[in-house]
Amino acid sequence: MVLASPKPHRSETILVSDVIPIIDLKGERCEVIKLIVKASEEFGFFKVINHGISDETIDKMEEAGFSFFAKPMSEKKLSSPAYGCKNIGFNGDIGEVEYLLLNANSSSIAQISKTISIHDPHSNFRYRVSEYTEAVKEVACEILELMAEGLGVPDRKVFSSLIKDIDSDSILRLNHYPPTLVKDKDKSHSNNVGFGEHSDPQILTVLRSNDVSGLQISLQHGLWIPINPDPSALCVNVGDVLEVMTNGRFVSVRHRAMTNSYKSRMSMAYFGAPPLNASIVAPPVLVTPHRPSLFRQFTWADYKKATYSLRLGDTRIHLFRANMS
Ligand SMILES: C=C1C[C@]23C[C@@]1(O)CC[C@H]2[C@@]12CC[C@H](O)[C@@](C)(C(=O)O1)[C@H]2[C@@H]3C(=O)O
Ligand SMILES: O=C(O)CCC(=O)C(=O)O
Ligand SMILES: [Fe+2]
Repeated sequence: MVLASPKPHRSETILVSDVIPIIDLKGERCEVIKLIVKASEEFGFFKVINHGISDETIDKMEEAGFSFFAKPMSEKKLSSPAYGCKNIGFNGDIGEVEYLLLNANSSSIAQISKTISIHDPHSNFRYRVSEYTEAVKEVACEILELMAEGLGVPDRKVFSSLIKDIDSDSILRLNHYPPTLVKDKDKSHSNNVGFGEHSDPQILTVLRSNDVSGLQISLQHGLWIPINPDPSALCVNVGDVLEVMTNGRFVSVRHRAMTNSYKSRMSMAYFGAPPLNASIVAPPVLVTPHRPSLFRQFTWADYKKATYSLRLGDTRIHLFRANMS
């Protein structure tokens, strides 16, 4: 473990080296595939560098996000229901976060101007979202194809084709965590939860954040491992649907985001999802007599319905286990 700072500020988290691997996407192909498969099996999380998205595309998206969140609340609320503050989902979950939740398929992005830019005629928000989403989708597809190859699945597009589908239900989420400095000295060590513990329901999440820590993962119940922020990297995680489609080989790991006392944090998460009517089933090569199917067949619409009827921290994947009626 490497201490980044020998004398951290009282309320700073001590930075230790990343537990999850950092994978160079421009590295030797076979090696990259092996590392991605291993990380997805062991941690469900990894970072990628040299991902090919230009600094400009990322910076402009971030800039557009920050300027949106800097608007007065009355103006931001005009973008509801895409805009939300503190309330997460529909079942009473709350966090120290404000966010924009946008459909990320091309035809939906075309609609964003009607809900967001209309309130700011000079904003090129729609263009930034579209450019960033297209770029991050490409990275997600590349990773999913490397995963399929690494798992020995003959059709290497088996996962990526779902998020490339014109009817894909993918989402782009911008989360803004304002600083939460507690004035009361006694409470200065309290850790504020920005976005509570959960797993991501979709296929694959690709998350980028500014240079402020907050993301933590849970590989063991109750033990939280911080993921160091790295604005030049993308943090990738396996979603529930990919756990099902790999017949449990890859793991969808629970994670959460904490707020920082002094600095604003913004994360931009792309959730690659299938079309609503897509069947979620592992390819035959991943189902063997030795490893029978762990899950019953269902559609993304079934899974989404279950997700939205539950709380953020509820586990839902077990509802789809093969032995459940
Ligand atoms: C409380 C909820 C918010 C959420 C839908 C849910 O009912 C349970 C899962 C939540 C989550 C977590 C990952 C993503 O941020 C998200 C968009 C998703 O697909 O599932 C959120 C949902 C949300 O905020 O609407
Ligand atoms: O902001 C983060 O780092 C995590 C957010 C997250 O997990 C989510 O939006 O699903
Ligand atoms: Fe998440």
